[in-house]
Amino acid sequence: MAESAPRRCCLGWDFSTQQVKVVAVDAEMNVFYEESVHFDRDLPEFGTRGGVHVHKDGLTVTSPVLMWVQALDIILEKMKASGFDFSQVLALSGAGQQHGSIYWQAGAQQALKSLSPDLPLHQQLQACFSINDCPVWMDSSTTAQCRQLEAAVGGAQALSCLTGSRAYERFTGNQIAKIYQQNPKAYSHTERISLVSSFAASLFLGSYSPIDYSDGSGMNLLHIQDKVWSQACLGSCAPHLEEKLGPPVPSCSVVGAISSFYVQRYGFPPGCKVVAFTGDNPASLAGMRLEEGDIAVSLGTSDTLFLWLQEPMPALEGHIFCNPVDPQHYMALLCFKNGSLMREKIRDEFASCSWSEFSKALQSTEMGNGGNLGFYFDVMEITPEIIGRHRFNTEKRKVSAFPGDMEVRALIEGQFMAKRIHAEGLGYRVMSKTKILATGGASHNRDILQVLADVFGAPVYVIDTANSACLGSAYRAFHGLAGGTDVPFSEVVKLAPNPRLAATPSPGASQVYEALLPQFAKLEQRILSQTRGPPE
Ligand SMILES: O=C(CO)[C@@H](O)[C@H](O)CF
Repeated sequence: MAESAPRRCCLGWDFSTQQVKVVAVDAEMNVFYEESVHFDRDLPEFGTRGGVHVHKDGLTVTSPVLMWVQALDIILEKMKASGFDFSQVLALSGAGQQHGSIYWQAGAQQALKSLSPDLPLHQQLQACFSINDCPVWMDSSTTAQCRQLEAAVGGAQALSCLTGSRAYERFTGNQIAKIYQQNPKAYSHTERISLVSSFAASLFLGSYSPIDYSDGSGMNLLHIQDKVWSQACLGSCAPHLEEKLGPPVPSCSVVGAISSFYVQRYGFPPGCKVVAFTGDNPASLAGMRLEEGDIAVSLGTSDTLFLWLQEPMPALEGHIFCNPVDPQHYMALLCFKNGSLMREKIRDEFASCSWSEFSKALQSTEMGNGGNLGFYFDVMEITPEIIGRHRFNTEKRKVSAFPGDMEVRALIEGQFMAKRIHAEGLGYRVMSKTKILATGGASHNRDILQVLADVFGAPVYVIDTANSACLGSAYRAFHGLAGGTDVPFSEVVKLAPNPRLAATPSPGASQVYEALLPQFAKLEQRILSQTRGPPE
């Protein structure tokens, strides 16, 4: 890397499922450096696939914690070898895959506090973990623990009201409960439990970093209104859990200065601040610079909605987390499993396997599709739990097919009307200043985005989110540096590049969809009642 003028910056890290990634962002919010280490490719000795080990039971999924530690060693050495000027780093923050948990062995904090700059991290932390294969978000082996937790607090809806989600197998409290029940000796030898985010922050801090409110909301343990651990949830999962977790902190907190290990080994300035790390999805919300009233729609294999909520309405679907950039507000995630695979199927069946034919079909059919509504779920949908294709004509009678082009519009309108209805079910409201930020494969199709703008009655912008978690982490580092809660996040990142406007609502769109949305919601309930069978 050619010698260049000193460039004060912040670093944004992402300890994701498949890699560790870092970006450097300067004071003008420009990304001028990035590096990554891919677990499968660069650390083959750990034998992971997609960064994880799927166990023989097909339910248990773990990742080796020392692989994450060694990946940090490698990426820092790559940065050093490329001539990156660490002395210009004012602060750093980061993200981690949500829900994963790390179990620090008794005495590990002492090892963290006395790291020698002459040795790599992984050689010094070898004996610091009571569990070496850490459960990660793809694990689904804790159904029994989920039922125990819901029973302990009064049911699924009660748990959702308390923690923002009903019990999910991947959520950390249920994972900790399983470890306590199945490996009590390891649990008793554990002095600290971190999330992937707070584990990564601990490596930079040289001592245990606290869990932040936002990623802590993905544990089924944090009371999301009061921002404290729920004693009922802790008590149901494992004993002495509160002392092993430590107190949670606001996501914009400066948790300390960087460990001397990095000052002496890499040349970081001693005053480099560490801002609390958070989950990858909350970090992405920051990276997309979502603001009050905005909604981000990630149109991928599955479709994911990121919502900014002022008044959350916890439900049995979706996840509500404390907001990572505004401690008074919240965010929500809603996942729709039948995303691009469903769009590709309808393209192949009704648009001659061609996206341009697919677009022509949308252009040649009217908003509202003449009242013909469709639900397309070739795999069991998450939101809501329905499978199969269900079509209704203008009189709301079931039909087996629509004329070609109307199938295409019925799919896309149905996908977006479902998104709006379920987002509003969590408390989201379209506001006059609402921006829809679209990302993912389908966001390259302007005709699909036009339907999105029409259904929501709001403008659609497209953004590149390849680095959104890293970017959001660097932005959050600047925010922590600027004083955190005292300064609006949007003010700190106002120089960042703006998203591109891709579609605005067609004239008359609101009238069409304000009339259709309640009909669509009613039909969805009708399908649910038919497929769920009579209430028990
Ligand atoms: O489980 C998830 C969110 O609830 C995933 O998006 C993980 O955060 C991916 F790392």
